[in-house]
Amino acid sequence: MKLPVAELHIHLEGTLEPEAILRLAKQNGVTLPWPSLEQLRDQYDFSNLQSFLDLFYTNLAVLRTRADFHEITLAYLRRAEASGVRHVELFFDPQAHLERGIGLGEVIGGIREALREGEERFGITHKLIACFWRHAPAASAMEILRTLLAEGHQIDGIGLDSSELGYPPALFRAVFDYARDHGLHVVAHAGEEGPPEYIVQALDLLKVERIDHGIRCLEDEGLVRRLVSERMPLTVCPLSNVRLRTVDTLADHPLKEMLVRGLNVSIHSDDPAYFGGYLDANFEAVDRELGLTNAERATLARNSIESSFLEEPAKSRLCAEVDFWLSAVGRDR
Ligand code: HPA
Ligand SMILES: [Zn+2]
Repeated sequence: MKLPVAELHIHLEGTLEPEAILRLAKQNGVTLPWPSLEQLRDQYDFSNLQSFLDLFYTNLAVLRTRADFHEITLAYLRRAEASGVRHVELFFDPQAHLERGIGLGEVIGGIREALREGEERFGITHKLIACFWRHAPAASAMEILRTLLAEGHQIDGIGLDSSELGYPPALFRAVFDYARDHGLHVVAHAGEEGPPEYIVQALDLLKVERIDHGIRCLEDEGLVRRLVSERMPLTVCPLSNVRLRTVDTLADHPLKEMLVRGLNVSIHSDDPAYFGGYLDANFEAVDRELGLTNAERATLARNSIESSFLEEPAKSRLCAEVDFWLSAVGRDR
């Protein structure tokens, strides 16, 4: 029996594997600066978030049609099933596709169709979250959000991603007000590269339900106490943090410290095709470098499910499966 988990921090465009990038480039007549697999793979050495984003935004140009979005979503779900994912809240970047002339209908239509198919084939339930670019003007996010709602595109929530430093959450207050007023869930990346103050802004001004990353909260004692007392979910992505050099090595990763402090942390994969693995690889890497007891694994899994937007009774049922898993494997190893 696999430990059931909810994947809450995964960018669809970050599941594009190098082989798929080159195949889609050929299929769609898109010319990339790196024509061979070897040259492409040479690009995967990142010095910070921006150096990754530059590659990520270049590569996603190979996605052109509804069928492409369908194909990569289904490929992700197939891979996710193998790592024990039972519920996914999938991020996508509408601006990355709109600016290349790909319509919201193509993007969301292809993704949604695959999510429905994935639920039938793999039993993975889902939510879909449109993430807005913080490096783009808030007016762009607002215009797209209005269009998404006016045209009835099916999204369950909004998020905030891309370059963090210099783009505080406060810039997006009106966008998040609008989203909440229209019944959407709200999450935001904060405290990945940005200071604890950005986490505070995401909480106070954007009124988010989860913080994506959030690891820099540890620099502010008062903030840690607040996050603990509010049981605010932090979706932590260990392999991503190492590859983007927000932590030096996995052995230095604060995940265990965060657990011990009582923070509501869970493990996620962010951009698995870029950072060295999916959810199972993140769990394995953390276990190898930091050591995880089965009880800690179960806590991380339970946190992911409780922090999800899954409705009852599905949520409680999945949590009960975690308890069952723990009773089957024993608490220690
Ligand atoms: O890790 C990330 N951080 C910020 N923006 C992103 N967009 C895709 N992945 C990321
Ligand atoms: Zn992310």
